[in-house]
Amino acid sequence: MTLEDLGYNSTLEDYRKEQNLDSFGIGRVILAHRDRYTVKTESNEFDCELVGNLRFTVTDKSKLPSVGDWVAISEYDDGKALIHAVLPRSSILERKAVGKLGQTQIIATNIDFGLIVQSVNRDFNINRLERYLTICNASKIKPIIVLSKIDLIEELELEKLVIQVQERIKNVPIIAISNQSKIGIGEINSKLIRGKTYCLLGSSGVGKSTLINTIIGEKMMETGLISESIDRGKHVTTHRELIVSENGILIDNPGMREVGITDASGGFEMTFDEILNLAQDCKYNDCTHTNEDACAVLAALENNDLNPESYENFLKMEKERLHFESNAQERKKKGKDLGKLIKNMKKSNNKY
Ligand SMILES: Nc1nc2c(ncn2[C@@H]2O[C@H](COP(=O)(O)OP(=O)(O)OP(=O)(O)O)[C@@H](O)[C@H]2O)c(=O)[nH]1
Ligand SMILES: [Zn+2]
Repeated sequence: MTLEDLGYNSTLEDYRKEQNLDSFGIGRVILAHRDRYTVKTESNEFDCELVGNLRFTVTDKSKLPSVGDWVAISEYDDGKALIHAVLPRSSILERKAVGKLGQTQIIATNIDFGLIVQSVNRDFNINRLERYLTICNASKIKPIIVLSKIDLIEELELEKLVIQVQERIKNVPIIAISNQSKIGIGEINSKLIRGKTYCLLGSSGVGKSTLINTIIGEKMMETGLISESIDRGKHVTTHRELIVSENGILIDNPGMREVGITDASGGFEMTFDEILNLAQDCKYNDCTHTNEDACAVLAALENNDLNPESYENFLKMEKERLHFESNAQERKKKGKDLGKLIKNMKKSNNKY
């Protein structure tokens, strides 16, 4: 295996030379668990920790290694190494941190494509597809929609679902698959490119791990066995892994119960481009498209030129986004206020 099979490219190599990191080994984080990391190199897998100076100087958690990151390492023992630096990321997939207002959490980095998996039975929900789509678009990750478990429904029913999705979501490839009958697996395989990184996104139980197994044709990941523990009533999946295959790099992701919208303004525009195009013709610049007169969005809705469900989902996600933004601003302000307080305390202490 070469570093290129792992996703390495000339941009990373240029950076490595620029930063004089030649004396270090280069590898990719395939597993991150608290402060322990598994890093894969051309020829080996290392159990890694952060070098002290990195561990103690990082103030921003998002600067710490995540699954998908490229890192500079030094081996100090058999199979053990220290991480000295994280190389710049080409993309960051993140979500709103569960239970923490205004904070984000990195899911994975350096991803080229997002495979948004949704099963056609219970899980099927176009609003949720739009949500994942927005996250991909915001992170500059190319989305591919995978409808899974199609063995569970009739062909006609599937056709209807696909048309429903296409009506709402334009210009995103849709692949229908079954891990059981293996329909559609060939199509997925033909889309996967060696050296590109694919992150599987979707709710718990839609068949993500099974799909990875089907693609790589080996039983490498535990499936069915949902690796979760209950932490104060919250669902936490510890399982998170990056798998390198001839057909690209696959990142499995814990089922996301809550896919919160963060600062996804760019992604928002791409997902709801139809609505935002309409909005350019609204009379008021700050039109909320809910009750204003001369609102082009409401007009389109009235004329049946706009899908009402798409509109509802837009309003809901916009509200969530604004909510996240105000929480993030609040957090920033609190941080500043605390900084001021400490400064003032130090000042007054110095007087004595
Ligand atoms: N009928 C049917 N069942 C499937 C298919 N793919 C997966 N399953 C079953 O669905 C269940 C969940 O599959 P997983 O692959 O573990 O789902 P996951 O998305 O990885 O779930 P998390 O790891 O919790 O995020 C398992 O019991 C699988 O056997 C399929 O194509 N058809
Ligand atoms: Zn409007």
